[in-house]
Amino acid sequence: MHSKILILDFGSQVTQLIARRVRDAGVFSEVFPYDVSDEFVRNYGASGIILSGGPNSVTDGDTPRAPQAVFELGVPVFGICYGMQTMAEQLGGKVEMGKVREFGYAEVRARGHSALLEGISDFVTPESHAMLKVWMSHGDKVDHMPPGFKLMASTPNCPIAGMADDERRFYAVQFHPEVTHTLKGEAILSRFVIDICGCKPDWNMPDYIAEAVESIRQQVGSDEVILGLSGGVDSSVAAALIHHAIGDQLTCVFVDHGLLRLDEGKMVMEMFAQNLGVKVIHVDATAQFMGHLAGVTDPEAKRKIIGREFVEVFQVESAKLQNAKWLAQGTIYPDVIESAGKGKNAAHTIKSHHNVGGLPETLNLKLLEPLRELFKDEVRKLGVALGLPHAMVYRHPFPGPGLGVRILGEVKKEFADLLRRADAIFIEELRNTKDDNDESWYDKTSQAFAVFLPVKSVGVMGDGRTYEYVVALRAVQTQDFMTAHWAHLPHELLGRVSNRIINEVRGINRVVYDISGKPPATIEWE
Ligand SMILES: Nc1ncnc2c1ncn2[C@@H]1O[C@H](COP(=O)(O)OP(=O)(O)OP(=O)(O)O)[C@@H](O)[C@H]1O
Ligand SMILES: O=c1[nH]c(=O)c2[nH+]cn([C@@H]3O[C@H](COP(=O)(O)O)[C@@H](O)[C@H]3O)c2[nH]1
Ligand SMILES: NC(=O)CC[C@H](N)C(=O)O
Ligand SMILES: [Mg+2]
Repeated sequence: MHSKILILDFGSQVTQLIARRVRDAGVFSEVFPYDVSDEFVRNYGASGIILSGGPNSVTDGDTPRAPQAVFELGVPVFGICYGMQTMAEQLGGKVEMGKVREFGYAEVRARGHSALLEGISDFVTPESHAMLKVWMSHGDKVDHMPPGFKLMASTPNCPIAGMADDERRFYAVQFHPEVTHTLKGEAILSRFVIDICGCKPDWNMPDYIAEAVESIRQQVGSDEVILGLSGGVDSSVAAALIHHAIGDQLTCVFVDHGLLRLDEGKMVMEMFAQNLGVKVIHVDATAQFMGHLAGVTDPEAKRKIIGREFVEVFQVESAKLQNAKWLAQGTIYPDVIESAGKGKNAAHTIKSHHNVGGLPETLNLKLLEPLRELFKDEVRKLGVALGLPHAMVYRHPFPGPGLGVRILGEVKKEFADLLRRADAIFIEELRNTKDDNDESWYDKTSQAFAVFLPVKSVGVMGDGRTYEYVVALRAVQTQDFMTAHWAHLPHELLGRVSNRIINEVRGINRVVYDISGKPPATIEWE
């Protein structure tokens, strides 16, 4: 058993980052909603508990509180922002509604000595005060500490910016150690989980593989498993892991809907069937998908059709197997957190359209989701540890509906063929730019692709008039795909891509670059 940290979520935008930082310290941690039961808290087996920030005010009557068991269990507790405020309130202190809101950078004086902040500082003032550079985002503040606590940190605006009860091992700060703007944030969280909670830093990939393999074998027994393989990161890593565990009991279904990237089918079959010896059924469903999409222009209608046809293919293929009892999916931890309720957002809703999650009961398969606990970058590390090539594991994500949402309006084979070639040129040129650190613009962007615009414009090529289609290039940088910046690609690079597309892809005579952020735009155009 790993030691683990329980994070209770009060609805902060950055709760996931707490789990990230704790795992960076080598300790397993999971996020649960703040309103889990006392019994859950007692039985979870946490070595320590962290209470996150949140949008509410504890000064309002009916606002979230931590289960009382949190403070009765005898394990260390760390309250962050709202977590500090509710801790103060629940243990007999007092919180008041702030007159000034404090957002962004602040310098905090570390006062007295507490096991949490001892020896951690960014600079020391001429008066020998140890100072921390932190990020704040709050309106309320703790006015009176509960009995047993001493002052651990303060700012001019917020005299009680940190409090500690070393005896009970309760700590709380008003600032956010989980964001990178708090320079010593990682050191503070690591101090809490390793030194104060006494966790061993034992969360690492080789151990994880051994455990995951064992648990997949136990779950599945001698049943067969089918998995929708897209060639994307998550399903590829899930396939490699499950294959590692149960070999030939796994059958992957790779659906070619005619809306894949150039040579994708070939690449997936070579990688999985030939190199890794995984059973992969390659279903060429181009005619089926294209047939149903003909004449349809509405983006939502297109997504629904594609989702429905995916299920249709899975249904047909699973019925052909002898003993298929499980459907494996590459669900990862952010998917789980997002669908847990509060964090609902557009990205999630959009994703759920094509996801195999909405399978009909008649399919009668149980779900196998071995990546449920992992963040994307952990999934990537796992992929590398399982022997998948770096280039596959570090690919940009590709949406299930594929080029279907990158061809605006009606999807036609002719458009998909043009777009595939333009997209391949863009990606090739991005990969060809290596800087001094051997990083290309492909590595420096989170997602990049071409979009087909079904409008024609006039051009002149070789002294002749052209009247052809437009391609838009999109490249974004993002951590979580919920918000994104457009990438400031060098002009020469954009120029090269534009020239090549117009010269090499007959049918395209104009290339534009998308400079919209998300929000207000989304990453995909449909
Ligand atoms: N062409 C396809 N054939 C079979 N299954 C697919 C296909 N496209 C998508 N899927 C299924 O839908 C799931 C969700 O797709 P999603 O794009 O979110 O993940 P991914 O493709 O595994 O990884 P990535 O985020 O890197 O693209 C996949 O894990 C896969 O099971
Ligand atoms: O598997 C998927 N099925 C979908 O239906 C889907 N729609 C969008 N995306 C991907 O989600 C991220 C955010 O996209 P948007 O900004 O366009 O909502 C981006 O990474 C998109 O590529 C999808 N992925
Ligand atoms: N970021 C937070 O947790 C904010 C807590 C509380 N809503 C406040 O404004 O003080
Ligand atoms: Mg994908």
